[in-house]
Amino acid sequence: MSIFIKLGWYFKQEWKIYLVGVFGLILTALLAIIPPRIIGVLVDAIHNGKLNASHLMILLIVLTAVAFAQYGSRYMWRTAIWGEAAKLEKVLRNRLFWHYTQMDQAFFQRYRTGDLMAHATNDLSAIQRVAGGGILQFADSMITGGTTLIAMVSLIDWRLTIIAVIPFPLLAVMARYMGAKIHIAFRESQAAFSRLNNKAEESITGIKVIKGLGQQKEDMADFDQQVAQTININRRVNRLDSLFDPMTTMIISLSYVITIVYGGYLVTTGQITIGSLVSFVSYLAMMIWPMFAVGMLFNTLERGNASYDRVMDLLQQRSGVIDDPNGVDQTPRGGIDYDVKQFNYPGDRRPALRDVQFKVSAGKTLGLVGKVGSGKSTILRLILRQFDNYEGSIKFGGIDIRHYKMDALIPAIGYVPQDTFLFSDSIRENIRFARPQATQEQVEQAAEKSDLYNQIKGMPDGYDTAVGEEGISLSGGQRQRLAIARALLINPELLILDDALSAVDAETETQILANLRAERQGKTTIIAAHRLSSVMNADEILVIDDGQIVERGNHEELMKLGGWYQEMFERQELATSVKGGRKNG
Ligand SMILES: Nc1ncnc2c1ncn2[C@@H]1O[C@H](COP(=O)(O)OP(=O)(O)OP(=O)(O)O)[C@@H](O)[C@H]1O
Repeated sequence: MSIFIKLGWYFKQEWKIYLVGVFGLILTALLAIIPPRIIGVLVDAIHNGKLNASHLMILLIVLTAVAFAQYGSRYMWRTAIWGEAAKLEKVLRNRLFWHYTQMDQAFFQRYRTGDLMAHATNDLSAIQRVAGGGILQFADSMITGGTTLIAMVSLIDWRLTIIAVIPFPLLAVMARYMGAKIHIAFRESQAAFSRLNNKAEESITGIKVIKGLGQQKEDMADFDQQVAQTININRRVNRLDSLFDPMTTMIISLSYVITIVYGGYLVTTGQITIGSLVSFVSYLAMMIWPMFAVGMLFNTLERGNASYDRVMDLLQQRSGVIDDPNGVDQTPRGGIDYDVKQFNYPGDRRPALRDVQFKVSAGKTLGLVGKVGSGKSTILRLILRQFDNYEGSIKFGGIDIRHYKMDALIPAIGYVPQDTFLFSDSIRENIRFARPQATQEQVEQAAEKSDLYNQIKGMPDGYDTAVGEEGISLSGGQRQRLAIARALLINPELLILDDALSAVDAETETQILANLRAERQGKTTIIAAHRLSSVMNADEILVIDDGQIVERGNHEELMKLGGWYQEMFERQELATSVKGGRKNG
């Protein structure tokens, strides 16, 4: 029952519609009392030989009228209660989705996609069932069960009623005992579903790698094992259900036996009429559904409770990155002043960054280079406020980035990762994703500057060509260029390219960089790259190693220094036979 208290906020908010629903249920229950009594009266009239045509006519008209009235009252409660349940699911789904969008990277590292999806589907359905089926079962067991009992006592015989309901409390005892078990089993079953979702998501996303490395068999075996585990847990839930449900029929059958024996005695001794016994048996049949409802209610509530706890656990997770509601609302303008003394990834004792200090004035370009895993992306992630837990400060336009509102800061940054995400939509919509109101001309200009223009023209439907899961596949280089076009379209104050040109050839890279330089006069750019030709024209280049700056300067200075940069540059130049050095860059 605690789930009703937990969902109290919703019932309070929507009490008016629930009141209409419950009123409809009461009306339905009251109307349901009439037909069995009419049948009893009819039986008595036949038994006493007093039935005449006009009497029969009246009874039949009443029966028909009751049927119509029940139709109306049922419609009333159904629309009210089921409608409210669907609305609750929507409210919770929005809240959950909003919560996901507010969370930081650490959260998405802790919870895997499959798990988050299971919460947003299975768990929300279980909660929805509480607000719909649960309320209905509760009202049904109380209202229909209650009014039928009252009808049995007041219209037939109180002694017969008491004796007939003797087996009923057994159900309550059973329900209480089973409820606790079902709660635990269902929580486990939902957790198993989450794990299975994760596994499926991981296998589908990683299918190319799995196949490429010939690991299909191992992956299938692993999946099979997860499925078997989930089935086992669900079997346990079903076993508990199967133990419980037949109890209801058994208890009702017991009641029938008692009723026939004692009711027969009351009829033969003349204490009640035969018609009353017929009515009573009909009422007893009407108790079957409320009895089932009690059983199902415990089930629904326990499942809803387990799911509600899972969803609330998730909603209570706080992001490490707090968006200051009173933060600066204006778009940041100006350079970057980066001063991070230390940063550790959550739960990692080893610092990922140490003493990283640099300034990029407005309009300048900074290059970040270094070995794989040296910390280049980490430096950028902090500017994007994916993590806030560092010592030091990062200023954008002279103000600490933590003092801006997220809605002001993030749109000022155009971030292009190595591998971008394409939505299942047209090329046009993918390019203008961050600026949906952009005109075709603006989209084309952005495509031109990212050297994608001619390729799009050659595609079957031009800018309307669908890409992503339901469209054509773009090459790695095309995806990267599309991502650059996307970022250029918003013309951000700060453009970050995180190894975003790795899949394009050297010539295209040179072209795109030259376009960027011409385009981004007065705006700041940071380029992290493995290929040094991407950064050789930057105003300052930082060489990162193990989270620290080990060399810094412009291209000429670094070449003179004779360190990692110079060695790497010569090696890469040799490998790609890039000639002409800086003038091409
Ligand atoms: N989310 C994370 N949680 C914990 N450690 C991380 C996380 N991301 C990166 N790291 C660690 O931080 C270090 C720096 O990684 P980072 O991605 O910044 O390197 P990088 O220089 O950008 O590498 P690459 O050139 O391969 O992109 C690595 O040791 C990496 O293992």
